[in-house]
Amino acid sequence: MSAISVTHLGKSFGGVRAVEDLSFTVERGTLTAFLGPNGAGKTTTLRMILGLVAPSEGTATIGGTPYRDLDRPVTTVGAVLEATAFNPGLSARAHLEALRLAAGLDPARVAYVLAQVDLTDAADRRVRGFSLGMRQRLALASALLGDPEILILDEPANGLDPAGIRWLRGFLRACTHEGRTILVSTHVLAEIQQIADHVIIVGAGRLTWQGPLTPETDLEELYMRVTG
Ligand SMILES: Nc1ncnc2c1ncn2[C@@H]1O[C@H](COP(=O)(O)OP(=O)(O)OP(=O)(O)O)[C@@H](O)[C@H]1O
Repeated sequence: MSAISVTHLGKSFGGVRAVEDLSFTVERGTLTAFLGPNGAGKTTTLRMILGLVAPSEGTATIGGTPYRDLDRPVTTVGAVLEATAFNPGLSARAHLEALRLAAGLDPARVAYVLAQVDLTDAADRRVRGFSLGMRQRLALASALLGDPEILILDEPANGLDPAGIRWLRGFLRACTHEGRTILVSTHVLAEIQQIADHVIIVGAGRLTWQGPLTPETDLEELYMRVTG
């Protein structure tokens, strides 16, 4: 059973066709890059997988089950979506503690995920004073709280400085070494080329290319060829 299956997925917003007859699978233990130009339908697809947007056609399942029917969603799949909002008056630890309580998770998870994203030293500072990179790391910590097998990340490199991007690469690598499955949308091709096993490219809501990423693949050249 694939970690994620998208089958003939489609979505219209009024007259806008955001996703059109899209099918792909994400296999367990892989890091799959989800690529495509602005407006290609990546965020809409990820939101449909996460049960946040209702498909107009088709299905999206996680381990064979639609997200909304999962018994324990936080322990199955963690997500970081664009523009994650935090209460600026709460500390990173308080934010994670609230999520942990709501999900009924082990108290030890909070310190564990803070360490995983290198936020232990800043744990008791208010999020108001966090840099963009620190906010992204807190969003990743939130996604990891339930120790999910699957991570779905929408442009996690957005706004990160070079050190932050390098940190993110190491973090994603560590997550796959732990056996997690990652589906990540990004525009940073040179970066994702170094760590992805598989690539899905969409254009105007449709699948344009999918396949494994080999050491010989020039991802930028491939991307330009299939989207150009
Ligand atoms: N809630 C909405 N209402 C109307 N149109 C929408 C809505 N959400 C997305 N769209 C439209 O659907 C299309 C796909 O958008 P989507 O955000 O999924 O693309 P994307 O590939 O994630 O783009 P980007 O790389 O810029 O983030 C766009 O034309 C967008 O304007």
